[in-house]
Amino acid sequence: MSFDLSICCMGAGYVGGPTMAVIAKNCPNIRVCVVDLNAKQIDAWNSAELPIYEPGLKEVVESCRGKNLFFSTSIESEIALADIVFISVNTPTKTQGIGAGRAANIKNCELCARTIAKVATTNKIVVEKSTVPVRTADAVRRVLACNDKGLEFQVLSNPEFLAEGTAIDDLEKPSRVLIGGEETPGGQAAIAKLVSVYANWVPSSQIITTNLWSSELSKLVANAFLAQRVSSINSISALCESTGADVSEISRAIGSDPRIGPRFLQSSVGFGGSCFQKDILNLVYLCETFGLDECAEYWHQVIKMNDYQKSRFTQKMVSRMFNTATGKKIAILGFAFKKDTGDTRETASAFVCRDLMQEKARLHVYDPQVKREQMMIEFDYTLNVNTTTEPDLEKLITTETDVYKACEGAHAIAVLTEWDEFKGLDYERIYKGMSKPAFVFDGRNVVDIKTLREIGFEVYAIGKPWPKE
Ligand SMILES: NC(=O)C1=CN([C@@H]2O[C@H](COP(=O)(O)OP(=O)(O)OC[C@H]3O[C@@H](n4cnc5c(N)ncnc54)[C@H](O)[C@@H]3O)[C@@H](O)[C@H]2O)C=CC1
Ligand SMILES: O=C(O)[C@H]1O[C@H](OP(=O)(O)OP(=O)(O)OC[C@H]2O[C@@H](n3ccc(=O)[nH]c3=O)[C@H](O)[C@@H]2O)[C@H](O)[C@@H](O)[C@@H]1O
Repeated sequence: MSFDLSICCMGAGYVGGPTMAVIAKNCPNIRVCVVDLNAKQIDAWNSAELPIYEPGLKEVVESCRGKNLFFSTSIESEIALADIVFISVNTPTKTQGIGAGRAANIKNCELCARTIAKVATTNKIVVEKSTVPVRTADAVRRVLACNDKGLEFQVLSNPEFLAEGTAIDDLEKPSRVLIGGEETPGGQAAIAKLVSVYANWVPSSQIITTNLWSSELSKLVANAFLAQRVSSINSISALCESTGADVSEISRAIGSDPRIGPRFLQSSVGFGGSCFQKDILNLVYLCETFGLDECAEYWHQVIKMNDYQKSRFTQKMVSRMFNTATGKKIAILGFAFKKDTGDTRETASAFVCRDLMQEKARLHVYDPQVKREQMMIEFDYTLNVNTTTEPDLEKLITTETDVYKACEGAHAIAVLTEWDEFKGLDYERIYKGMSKPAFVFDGRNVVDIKTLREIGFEVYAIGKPWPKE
């Protein structure tokens, strides 16, 4: 079959895979190929068990895979074939050198640009899908311009706003699609080309076009504003616990003001995910680079509040359990950074587990989507716990596939991810099997406090009045 256009996406991760699947589904005349250096990842995309869990994703992939959607490790030939190349690779926080701990590392983006320059034989539009520091397009453009074949490349910025767990809905019905390009005839033509792809299913009123730098920076700012709302309500949760106010009531009261709005006011044990912290640190670094120290400090506070929220939760747990968790069995309900995803990157649950392990508690972790192997990777990467040499780790962490088994004989339950199934558990049965007093620490405001207290549990929930010690 012949296609009108060919798209290649470099990076088959949480963004590249779902984004390209939805493009393929809505544009049967476009050939879409997602490529990655990681052969295991590509094999999984070509199998019945996709590498990521995302509601609705499997159906979309299966409806177009092998027709106009392909996953491949033939990076160079697929780039050569494409009219549009998306760069959707990871851009983690730098761990070494200048800007370590703050700046985003764009080495993967630069590498993609070098590969494109090397293998391209025709002019191409190169689209930054990854989240990048403002002015990265300049670096990409300069690398591409070094090709010695007289080819022309247009660089566009097209940041992604999907949230995990709702990725397919977010991609099918985006609040907006943002496309930034150069303010030159070539730049405008490239923008028009990409607009025509999205126009297959996104109303034109929702496709925003702008210049490159505004587009790149808007992505960082969007995540910073979202995370700021969570940190703001979390700061109030601490006040609620001490004063008798109820954070859910506050969210409802302030969220009814249309100027504030109801979303993203759910108090929690702390935000996680691969991007909020990384992108705010990136913004902080940019502010510092331009000598805007007050602005940097303002945004940095969002992260500090999140760190405080995570450690505050564990401290309160230990303090309520008579100041000791040593040897106690604690059921950890939820390890993913939010419900409906198996992603554990920067999950608050890992931080709470680490702090409880330091207290020598025995953790029995249940999460419907997270395997033990994934948990260990998280401890290794995020928390620098060496999972192969840490002697206590095997002893202190048990992973359970049955939530009731996780709770059997436990002194306490900590709800750390808001999976819907935690609302409907048979808490009478769980209570009977637990050590007494049976504690529930709800870091997500999932459980029905009144019912659980009637059963006999001692319940403490984030942002709810905590009885005096
Ligand atoms: N995860 C999310 O929900 C969102 C992420 N983003 C941004 O999108 C970008 C990608 O994020 P994720 O998909 O979560 O990352 P990911 O880590 O899941 O996937 C990135 C993939 O890129 C591949 N890769 C790295 N260098 C490559 C190269 N030179 N050639 C081919 N493949 C290469 C890696 O092997 C990996 O499979 C990041 O900049 C992130 O900030 C933006 C919106 C949402
Ligand atoms: O750039 C990204 O990676 C993405 O980051 C977030 O998406 P995501 O991290 O997948 O999930 P969110 O729903 O934003 O939740 C992030 C964290 O905040 C927490 N959260 C969220 C909302 C809330 O009210 N309270 C709260 O604690 C969640 O539990 C989770 O740990 C943004 O919502 C996306 O728009 C963005 O594209």
